[in-house]
Amino acid sequence: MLPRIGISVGDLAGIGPEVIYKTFLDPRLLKFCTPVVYGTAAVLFDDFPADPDLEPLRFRQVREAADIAPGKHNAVSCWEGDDDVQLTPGQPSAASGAAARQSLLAAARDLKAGLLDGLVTAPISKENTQADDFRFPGHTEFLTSFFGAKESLMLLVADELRVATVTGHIPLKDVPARLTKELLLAKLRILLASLKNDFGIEKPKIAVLGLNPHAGENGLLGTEEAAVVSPVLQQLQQSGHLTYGPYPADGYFGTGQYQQFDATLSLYHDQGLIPFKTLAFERGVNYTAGLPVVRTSPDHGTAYGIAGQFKADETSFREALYLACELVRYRQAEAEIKPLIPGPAPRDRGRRE
Ligand SMILES: NC(=O)c1ccc[n+]([C@@H]2O[C@H](COP(=O)([O-])OP(=O)(O)OC[C@H]3O[C@@H](n4cnc5c(N)ncnc54)[C@H](O)[C@@H]3O)[C@@H](O)[C@H]2O)c1
Ligand SMILES: N[C@H](C(=O)O)[C@H](O)COP(=O)(O)O
Repeated sequence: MLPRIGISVGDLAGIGPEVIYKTFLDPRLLKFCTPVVYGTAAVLFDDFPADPDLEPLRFRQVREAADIAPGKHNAVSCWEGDDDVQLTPGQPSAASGAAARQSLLAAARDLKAGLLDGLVTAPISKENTQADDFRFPGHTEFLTSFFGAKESLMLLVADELRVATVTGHIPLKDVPARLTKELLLAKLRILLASLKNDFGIEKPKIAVLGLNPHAGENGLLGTEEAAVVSPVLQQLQQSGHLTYGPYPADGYFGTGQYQQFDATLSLYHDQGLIPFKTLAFERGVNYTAGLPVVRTSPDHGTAYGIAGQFKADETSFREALYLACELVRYRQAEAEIKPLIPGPAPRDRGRRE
């Protein structure tokens, strides 16, 4: 069966609807998945120009995900008072934020209920999505809470380039306090597991960046490297893991050092995401590792400044869809094979590092 991929449409003032529309104009996408867009197709897509060389894009509007048709473009209604919802390119409002929230919540519920196999989220504005019943700084934090995961990891992926971040959507001034050995270890464990289980890298090699200039210069310029990063890396190395660092962050990407590793773990959002987006903005994908479900997203935001001009590049959204399909298929294959493989001897189960 083709993976059923739920798609939340993001802020209606942003470029989410446009990149979704452009992606699915190509009918070959239906060979990879059954797309299920959360929102009203007529509201979302009717204003976009048709491609004269292609069949017009038509979505089957259904009330519930239980009614979607495999191998077709589906849209599930999720907006209360549908008639009031409209596209407002470049003009975010309470209504555009509420529509984004409802789309995300409906898709997440159906994913949890097993009516979908994976989720691709189009960009929200974090500020404009806040509500009394939605106080999350991003999709990552919402989905981590919604799926009951203790921790997750923001992992940006573009082919072999993989960059994750320990602390995510928090103010820069809070980073040092948040950076504990426990958190770093938890994030590294998620990264190790994801590289092995999601990306098929049996013995992943991971680099961790330093926090301070020149990775602290042996304590002269900061102490987090010696107090937090090195002990965790040593602990994992003693268990046989290929975890290295802390590397001075300034020259790490510029010199191509990242190419020697399967993934790089940065310590804070912009430390990892600036180099990642510099190297791979157009095709980058944001994957939430460590969840019981598959969720990906393009690596760009709402881009209000170009919304409604039909200028948005859909490559990153398309890559997010491909990666979601790939990860879903991989997990499905694993689940089918697992019962056929003899398990470890009972004494090995739950062995600690
Ligand atoms: N996945 C997400 O939900 C997500 C990701 C990043 C940012 N955001 C949110 O988006 C909002 C705007 O963020 P920002 O301005 O920092 O980043 P942005 O990615 O929206 O825009 C940065 C620049 O890139 C351009 N751009 C972005 N996507 C493009 C595309 N597909 N094609 C062509 N040009 C594109 C924009 O026009 C702008 O010049 C913020 O509220 C932020 O929180 C959401
Ligand atoms: N940090 C992400 C980025 O800059 O690409 C983005 O804000 C999206 O985060 P969520 O997936 O948590 O919404």
